[in-house]
Amino acid sequence: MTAPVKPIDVAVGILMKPNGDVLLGQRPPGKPYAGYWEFPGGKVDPGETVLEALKREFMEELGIEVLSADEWCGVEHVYEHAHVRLHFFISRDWRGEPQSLEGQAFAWQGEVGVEPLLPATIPLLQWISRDACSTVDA
Ligand SMILES: Nc1nc2c([nH]c(=O)n2[C@@H]2O[C@H](COP(=O)(O)OP(=O)(O)OP(=O)(O)O)[C@@H](O)[C@H]2O)c(=O)[nH]1
Repeated sequence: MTAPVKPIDVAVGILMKPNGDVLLGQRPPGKPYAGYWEFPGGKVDPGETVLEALKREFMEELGIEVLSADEWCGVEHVYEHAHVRLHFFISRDWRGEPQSLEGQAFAWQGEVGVEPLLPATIPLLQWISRDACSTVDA
């Protein structure tokens, strides 16, 4: 009998400008799904809260200080390389301009799409435009 695999917690941030544009980053070479677009973030380290992980990842990857963020949707996804539990936050309140500190490309995204997106991230763009954590009509 195999024990169920515990999902890996991942903190993911959606920086949102007043006009609704959101920041996407491209996964660098050497990582699973290199070249795919995602919202910035990363795995929660032991002893860290999800919000602490979010702030650390934004500082490490983009040099941005997240001043406040609201926990939003949660998504679980089983990849061939990992079972992840994504904790999405929306932040409209940060200090600094994004810099490519880990060599990754990034883009502010409105209606025009960058591709490909990570599979678990695809529904999020639609959820953002509907401001709801689901695409199922009530
Ligand atoms: N950051 C981020 N990760 C996502 C998104 N969607 C999604 O499925 N993931 C998955 O969540 C996991 C995040 O891990 P990561 O490799 O980016 O984390 P990390 O920066 O801590 O990596 P490291 O192991 O190199 O330190 C990956 O399995 C990735 O495929 C997303 O929109 N943003």
